[in-house]
Amino acid sequence: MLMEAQDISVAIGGRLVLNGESVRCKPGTITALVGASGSGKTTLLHCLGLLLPVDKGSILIDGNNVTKYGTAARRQFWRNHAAFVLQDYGIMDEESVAFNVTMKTNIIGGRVSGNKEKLMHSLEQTGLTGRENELAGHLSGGEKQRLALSRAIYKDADILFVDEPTASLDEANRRTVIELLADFAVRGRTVIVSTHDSEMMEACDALHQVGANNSPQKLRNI
Ligand SMILES: Nc1ncnc2c1ncn2[C@@H]1O[C@H](COP(=O)(O)OP(=O)(O)OP(=O)(O)O)[C@@H](O)[C@H]1O
Repeated sequence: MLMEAQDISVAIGGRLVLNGESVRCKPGTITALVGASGSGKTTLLHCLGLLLPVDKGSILIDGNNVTKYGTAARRQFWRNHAAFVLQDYGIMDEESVAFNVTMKTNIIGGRVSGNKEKLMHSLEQTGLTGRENELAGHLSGGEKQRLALSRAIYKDADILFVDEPTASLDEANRRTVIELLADFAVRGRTVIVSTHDSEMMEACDALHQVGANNSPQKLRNI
């Protein structure tokens, strides 16, 4: 899926956070959203993922303008096409690791309604083998991030939105995560990451500098 932002602006709490950002994220590539802390990387990622509305400009999917999508259409996009690995994880702490990956399986109760083989594969890929019956709330921050990635692998989503994928990981896990994201891209998926990590940036096909229009002078002229 080709995901595009065209000249989008977003104000939060009366303050302009994104000012005329345009970016094209192509299938089969990893696009990095880069920039200083507070430049708006996460905000842009959320706009591209249809999690946050834009005040100006357009969001396009495969050339179709989806800026005005209502709740039902956005839900359909999230359910059928997207996976999110975000800083607040979207992890259900009171549920098992397995449930969080499959959104179906309840291995703790002995019932398996998801695809167990796929579940085990997705956990193995992120180094969480053997953790399927644990409560997600007992995982560390970095482990929860890898859990969200397992969910994306299980779902084999068309498009991945990933916020700071390597921020809270040690060197070995960081390499694993970068390789997994590269693998998604190789398989034709669209991967969009916000990152400060130069090693992550090296693995990306395109870098988009967020906040390039955010000089105080330009903000005053809006
Ligand atoms: N819900 C919100 N309420 C108020 N301000 C917000 C909100 N979300 C974002 N902002 C502001 O928008 C600006 C951009 O935030 P954002 O998180 O997108 O930046 P970032 O580039 O991802 O930063 P970092 O690299 O530090 O994670 C910041 O100044 C932030 O305070």
